[in-house]
Amino acid sequence: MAINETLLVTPAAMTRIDRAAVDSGLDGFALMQSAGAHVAAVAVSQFPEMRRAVVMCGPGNNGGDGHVAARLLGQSGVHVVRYGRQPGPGGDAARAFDICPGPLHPLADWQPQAGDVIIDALFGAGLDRPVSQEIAGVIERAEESGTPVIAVDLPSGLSGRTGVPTGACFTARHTVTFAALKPGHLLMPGRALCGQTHLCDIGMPARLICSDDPVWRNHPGLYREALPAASSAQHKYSRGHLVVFSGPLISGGAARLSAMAGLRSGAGLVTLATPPIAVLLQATHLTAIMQRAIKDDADLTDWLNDKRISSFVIGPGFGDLGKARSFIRLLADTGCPVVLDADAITAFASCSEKLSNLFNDKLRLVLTPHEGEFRRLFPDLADDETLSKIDRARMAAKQLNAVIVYKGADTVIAAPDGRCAVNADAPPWLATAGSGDVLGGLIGGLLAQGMPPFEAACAGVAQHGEAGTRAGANMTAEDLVMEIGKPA
Ligand SMILES: NC(=O)C1=CN([C@@H]2O[C@H](COP(=O)(O)OP(=O)(O)OC[C@H]3O[C@@H](n4cnc5c(N)ncnc54)[C@H](OP(=O)(O)O)[C@@H]3O)[C@@H](O)[C@H]2O)[C@@H](O)CC1
Ligand SMILES: Nc1ncnc2c1ncn2[C@@H]1O[C@H](COP(=O)(O)OP(=O)(O)O)[C@@H](O)[C@H]1O
Ligand SMILES: [K+]
Repeated sequence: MAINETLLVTPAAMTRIDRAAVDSGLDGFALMQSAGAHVAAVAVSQFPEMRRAVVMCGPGNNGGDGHVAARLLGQSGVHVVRYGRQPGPGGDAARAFDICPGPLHPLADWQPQAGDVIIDALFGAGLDRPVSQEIAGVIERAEESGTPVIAVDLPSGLSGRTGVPTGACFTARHTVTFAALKPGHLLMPGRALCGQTHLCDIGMPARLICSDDPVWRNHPGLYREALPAASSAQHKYSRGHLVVFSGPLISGGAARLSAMAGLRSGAGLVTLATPPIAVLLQATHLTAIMQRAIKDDADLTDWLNDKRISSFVIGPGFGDLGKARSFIRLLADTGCPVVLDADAITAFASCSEKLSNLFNDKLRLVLTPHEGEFRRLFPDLADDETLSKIDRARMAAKQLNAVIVYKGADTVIAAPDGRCAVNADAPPWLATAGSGDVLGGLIGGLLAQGMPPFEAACAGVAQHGEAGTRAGANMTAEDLVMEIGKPA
């Protein structure tokens, strides 16, 4: 009996798990009873002031969970009214319906009353199309009346695969789900529509909660063993040398943030590669960060003969897209890991194939696009509404032979071999100018210390979120940098 807190299971995979459980002799009805009991428990604990539990039941097993919850709530003295459609005969849902006393009213009859709490058991994993007009009307009435909603498994209307509603969708205060989260619980806007998600153990055996194409919630197990270890045998060069490219006078702050983040990540030294015109200005702001004046391809080619450079970050505040492209070509020849952010991503807008040709030797390229930058590089993937953010990141990673860090409140990290993690623990105040520059530098610093790209990206995204949490609301990107590397 277990829950899996880190594996994300698509609705289709959950259906297979469900079937495997029953095939292996487990009692499906017992699982449903347990699911319904968890829903009832969340209802009474979260809404002690509830006057009426309005249980809305659909035709499938999600509805079955609702009938179980309705029966248990009734037995515990809560006033229960049930709406919805009777399940077809023979299955577990029909059994749950049969033993739940009281009438089942047509859904459209529900009129909101003060003290109502809706238990939304209309559709869960089985949702495969937009909800009907009738249900859309009920959802609208719930929203207008401000009636709180507890969703069973998923808010009805939300795709558990993509995290995007198929049409009208409940906005839940709480969502009670079972055995493992689905991508839709973490991907936006799904995470917001779920409210607080409760992952409950309904007795599914741990050995069955698995996937042959796993997507993970970002967690230390994905990168812990690859984290750089401090050793007294080290000197600064053996801790890694990160190079960050600075833009011109007006936009040098972005690269400074990246450089500082790289240094705080533990890299032994960080050098800002600065256009000559900006060297003096940068020098007035830098202390531990070193500088090297780099004017053009010739300067850079000359410097790249220094084999004591471990990784590069280019893009934050860089400005000149043509120069970015030619510098990146030179960086590709070094064999070192490279992080492309901001302008370095935009530099390959609509010509991403040029990039894929540069880094096809081994996995050493990391891209950190936000939504807009992703769209610039992969307009076809961004416009394909059948794809989830996970699908998009994975396909982009494959196309470029790169780790893609597709940023946002639901940052997706994908590798070309299919490894994939969703980070959902970062605080919303990371949405501040310069915070992405910090992330790029942090990942670059971890790469400089020898972490492999996927692990560096997962660790960087996690540490970025943790630093943001420590920095607190209204932090600036400067505050964020100063929290990197501090104990949790
Ligand atoms: N996984 C587990 O371990 C456990 C899972 N459990 C529970 O089972 C749930 C999954 O059950 P499920 O497979 O029966 O699917 P469910 O969501 O009830 O919907 C299917 C029905 O809806 C219909 N339908 C679909 N979309 C529609 C629409 N837009 N508008 C109208 N109709 C629509 C579709 O009908 P059809 O396409 O045939 O017309 C079908 O009849 C899961 O979410 C969890 O709560 C627990 O009991 C404990 C163990
Ligand atoms: N609502 C949010 N919740 C959590 N993290 C967020 C949210 N919005 C943005 N972020 C994170 O903040 C960073 C912003 O990066 P980016 O958009 O590149 O900003 P900038 O270019 O100003 O540095 C990314 O790491 C992104 O994942
Ligand atoms: K539901």
